[in-house]
Amino acid sequence: MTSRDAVAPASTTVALPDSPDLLALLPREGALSWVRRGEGLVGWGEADRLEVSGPGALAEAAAWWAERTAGPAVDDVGVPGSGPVVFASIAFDPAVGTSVFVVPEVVVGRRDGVAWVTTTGDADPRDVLPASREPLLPPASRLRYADGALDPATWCGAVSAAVDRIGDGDLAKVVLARDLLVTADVRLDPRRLLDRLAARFPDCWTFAVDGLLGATPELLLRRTGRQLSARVLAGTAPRGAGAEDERLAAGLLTSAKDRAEHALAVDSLVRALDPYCTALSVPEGPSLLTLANVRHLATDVVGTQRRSGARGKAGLLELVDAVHPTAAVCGTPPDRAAAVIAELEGMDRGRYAGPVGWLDGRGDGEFGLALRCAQLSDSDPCSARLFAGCGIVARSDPAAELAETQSKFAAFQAALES
Ligand SMILES: C=C(O[C@@H]1C=C(C(=O)O)C=C[C@H]1O)C(=O)O
Repeated sequence: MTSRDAVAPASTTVALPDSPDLLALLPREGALSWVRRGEGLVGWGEADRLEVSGPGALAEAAAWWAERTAGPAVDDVGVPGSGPVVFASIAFDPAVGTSVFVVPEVVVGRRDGVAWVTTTGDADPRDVLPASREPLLPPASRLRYADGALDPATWCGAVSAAVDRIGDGDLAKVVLARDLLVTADVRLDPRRLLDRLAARFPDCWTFAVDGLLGATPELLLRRTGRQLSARVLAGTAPRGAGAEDERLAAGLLTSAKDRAEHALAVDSLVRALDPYCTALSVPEGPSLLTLANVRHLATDVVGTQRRSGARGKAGLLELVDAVHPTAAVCGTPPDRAAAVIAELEGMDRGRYAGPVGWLDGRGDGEFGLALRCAQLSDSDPCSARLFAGCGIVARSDPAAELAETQSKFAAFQAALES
């Protein structure tokens, strides 16, 4: 569905005197979010929407957004994320799956303590903040889980098959994911889930776009002017209690298997981003990112986009198209890994493991990877589909990978189990 023939509604941005709690502003229906440590953007209402798929999906979306933002906008704030904004959730494979772009009627943003409201359409930004929060729906008291596409034993068989392919020299790494279906005894309230995710995962970006909700630790690409940055993750260990936790952390940092798996993910990003950059800085080795449920090897990459040539003109969606999918969510080499995923995973990833985030009218924006997330069901308000995956390399053990998916599912499960 597109609305490309409609006239682009103008947007108006005004500063807010106080910094609101962004997530507390969200209505129950149509919540849009990209929030970390209380800062970021939330939105609601739909002033415009684009759904695209096909080989040129992201180019089409970029052209649509350029057209939508070509007119004048009133923006008293002038920082990344003020002015017109589109929230986006891009399919894992944008050529096949549907990517969703939503321009909210209302966006509330907060950055470095400065807060603002943007409206697109007729509403006055001074009148749109709710006076109080509509009460949250009650939490679930019962949750029923069911296997998704593959039961655990069959999924372990798929991991073994992938390890065999890697042993045969077909590929070096492939990320295999699984899904888990959950049904609660009550309607799921996205606001309750987002509150819980944000509270438990302060280092992650708590996102919601078109019913895909999660808290991702992985930043695919941020663009602020010509500055580009990314946080690449690959290599995961469980958390433990006391001294065991320290031991697991040290084990992850020194694990040859995890470091090799991590290096493939960093290489894939750097290789794709380098042609667009005059400078690209990659730390010597990974550091540890510690979350409530797991620990990851992490590398923060920063670059400066070229000023000239076709690549200097590339906007954030073109850059996202160039870098996605990295080996953090697909594998090495990417085409062979994608074929193995299609053959062995047995499910449609939809927008899981795809880029999710926002883009403004200047071309600034942030895209994470939609991980540690669930797709709320369109047909049953009590149900959702959770996703988790892991990088498989030559020395991967199926049982350990299954346990890793369980640790990753636990992020969303804890939010459901409030
Ligand atoms: C695929 C996922 O996570 C990715 C895979 C990781 C790994 O295999 O170690 C770590 C972080 C992510 O890049 C997921 O959470 O679903």
